[in-house]
Amino acid sequence: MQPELTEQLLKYLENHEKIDTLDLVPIFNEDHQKIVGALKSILATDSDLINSEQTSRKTWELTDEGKFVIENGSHEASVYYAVPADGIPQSELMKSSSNAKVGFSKAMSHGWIFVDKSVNPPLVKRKIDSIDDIVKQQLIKLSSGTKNDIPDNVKNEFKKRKLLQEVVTKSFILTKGPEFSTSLKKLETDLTVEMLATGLWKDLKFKAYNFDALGAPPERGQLHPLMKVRTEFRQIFLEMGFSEMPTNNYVESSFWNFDALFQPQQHPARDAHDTFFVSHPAKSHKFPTEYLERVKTVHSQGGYGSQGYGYDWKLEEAQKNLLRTHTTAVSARMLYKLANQPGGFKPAKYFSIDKVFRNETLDATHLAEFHQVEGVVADVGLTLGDLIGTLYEFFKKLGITELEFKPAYNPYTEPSMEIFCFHPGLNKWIEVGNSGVFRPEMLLPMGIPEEVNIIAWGLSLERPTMIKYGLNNIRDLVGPKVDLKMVQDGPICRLNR
Ligand SMILES: N[C@@H](Cc1ccccc1)C(=O)O
Repeated sequence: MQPELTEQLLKYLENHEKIDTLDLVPIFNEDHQKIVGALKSILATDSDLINSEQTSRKTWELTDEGKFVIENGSHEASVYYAVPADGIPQSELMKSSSNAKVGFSKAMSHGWIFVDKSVNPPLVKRKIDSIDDIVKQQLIKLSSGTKNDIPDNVKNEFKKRKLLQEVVTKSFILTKGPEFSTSLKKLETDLTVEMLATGLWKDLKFKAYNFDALGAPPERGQLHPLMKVRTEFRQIFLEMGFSEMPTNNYVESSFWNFDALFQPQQHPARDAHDTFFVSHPAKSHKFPTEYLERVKTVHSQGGYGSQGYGYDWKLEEAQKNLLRTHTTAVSARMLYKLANQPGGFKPAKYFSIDKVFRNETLDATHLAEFHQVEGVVADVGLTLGDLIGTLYEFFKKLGITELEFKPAYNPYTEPSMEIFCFHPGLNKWIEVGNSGVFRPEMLLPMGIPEEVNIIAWGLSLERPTMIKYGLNNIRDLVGPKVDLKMVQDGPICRLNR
């Protein structure tokens, strides 16, 4: 947009109360489109400079034929001039132009020409010595855009002759805005640290947000790497005969997340430093009462051959709602169901892959929400050997054949093992998961038969995804800094099998 035009417009408005952009056309000698463009650019910079209201007006515009008349004279004038002093046969005259027929009848009715039938063949002759091409003159007046005195019946006649057309032109009525000024200051679009630090922001004018602006439409959807790796994991579990657990509740009670897993109420993981507690609703109220009583007993007094923790177990603590910290909460619900289903316990293999939440300090490898992959096998007489064997089978399907196990501690498993694997690409041993055999203190209160053992393991979904996609900062994978290009260009994940 030419800056002069915006300036011109503001200067003009300074000395006028009210103007219609259409009236500026002859004054500025500019196209109406350009004037409206200048107005829009002023308003985009500072909408308080000018008040504008859209209106519409009917105006007359020359058709192509009307423009032709301005250039070449009216059809009747052309016919008149095509008649030589000693006349011309009508058939000859008709060949003078494609508009000769209209021109002829108009010139006849004006009394400019006549047909002399006294000669043979009859000749068309001029009746008067000179003519005024009024049609052409009136069209010139109409084309200039200035006010004119051409009466409506003439304009309508021209409309009928297709020399003029009526068009509705949208224009804007302008008045001075609340902060009118003839200079156009650029508005700030970004609030910077300096503006805040120096207090400069108080004196600056900021550009209003355009909440109606549309974002660039995405050409197509893309699967995020995490979703691709999840699909692969799911496939592996399904191949191994596992069925998926329902993981659709991010909000869980402390009871299922901790107490059911024989995690004592004083355990540091149950602290707000580690766990996100939910305020609304802060508590859960529905629990299987008898089972809850057995959990309370095993924590406070022991049982099933265990001496328990020997503390005062409190219902209020178990009622507290939280964002589940591990998918083992889902496994606990599932195993309780398995023990209490009609017909009683049956061997089962379950898996889940979903989000969990921890109040972590965020860094290159930790996020406050991430995904866990969890496998659970329940059957009569399972041993640590079965756990190790199952893990070898599972990890082999991921292309990992070398595993090492390190004794670990979980409140709900005994024994517990951290899982390490040798990563040939990284050429080192890395920790990939945690596992164990669920404790009797967890399973027996649920009603799982005594001869049944349950083995389980868990890993994060993010870790293998980062390794597969060569990312070493988890924030390149999830969060506001993710480069969409990485998502769009990321290959389909194939866990080497
Ligand atoms: N819940 C454990 C993983 C795990 C699952 C099952 C058995 C043992 C460990 C974790 O969050 O790390």
